[in-house]
Amino acid sequence: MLLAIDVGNTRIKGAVFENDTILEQFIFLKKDFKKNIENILKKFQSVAFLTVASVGSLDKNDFLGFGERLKVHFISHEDSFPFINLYETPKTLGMDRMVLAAGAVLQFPEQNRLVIDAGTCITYDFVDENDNYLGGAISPGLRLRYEALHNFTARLPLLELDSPKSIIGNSTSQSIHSGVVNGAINEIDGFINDYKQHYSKFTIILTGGDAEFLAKRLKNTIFANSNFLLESLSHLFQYKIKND
Ligand SMILES: Nc1ncnc2c1ncn2[C@@H]1O[C@H](COP(=O)(O)OP(=O)(O)OP(=O)(O)O)[C@@H](O)[C@H]1O
Ligand SMILES: CC(C)(CO)[C@@H](O)C(=O)NCCC(=O)O
Ligand SMILES: [K+]
Repeated sequence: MLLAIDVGNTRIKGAVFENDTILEQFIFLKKDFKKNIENILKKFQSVAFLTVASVGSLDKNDFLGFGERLKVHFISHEDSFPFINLYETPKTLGMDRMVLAAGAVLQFPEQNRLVIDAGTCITYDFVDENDNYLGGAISPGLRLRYEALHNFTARLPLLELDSPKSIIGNSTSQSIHSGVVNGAINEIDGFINDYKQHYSKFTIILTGGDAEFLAKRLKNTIFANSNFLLESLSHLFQYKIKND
């Protein structure tokens, strides 16, 4: 069994895998990550491997302690990935984006793919049919948009994510919801339509904490898979074992 851990910007997510199947999932905060992982390992005694991808404040050293009872692999830029990285600054490319690109290649071979991760940030990553990773875009995620509007103004309240009633916000809160939600929806649909100008066919994968909320509101029909990053960790782990 494999325990895959995704250290995000806000939260840590984990899943226990038996081959490609998720047996159980977890979400926890950084402050008690060690205790949480200990508990998972207690419950799933057959976990023999731990794989970690981090864009957050935890690094390799934070996971060394688990090396006594598990084989720990902390994914780094030095690993081999199943794509050709054409990013001009490959060393600064976020590990979550690299894992998503790897998952797209391994799960959707021989096609153009656009991965959209709607988490703390919304990231766009494009890997073409020849497995060239080209790059994409980074923009603020939904929660970040609400917080930015509140934190950088004197009068805007901090609101919880909610569906706007209309494109035309008729109150402060409706204006904020329309700006954040309709703004993000138009952004995502806009990006997809721009990519369509350059590539006639591509597979779109939408993931992240806001994937389901966004998927049903987009004009483009796309399938949301909130677990795509965790599943990609499992696929990348198997790729590594095959290629080692
Ligand atoms: N309990 C929660 N805490 C934070 N965000 C949440 C929560 N529940 C839902 N969300 C939504 O998920 C989004 C954050 O996505 P996600 O959980 O994937 O981010 P993350 O943990 O920081 O990971 P990453 O850094 O990989 O994006 C927020 O915009 C928010 O709307
Ligand atoms: C963009 C985020 C914050 C999204 O989690 C992460 O992928 C990251 O820190 N990236 C580094 C910059 C880059 O990907 O070019
Ligand atoms: K993200």
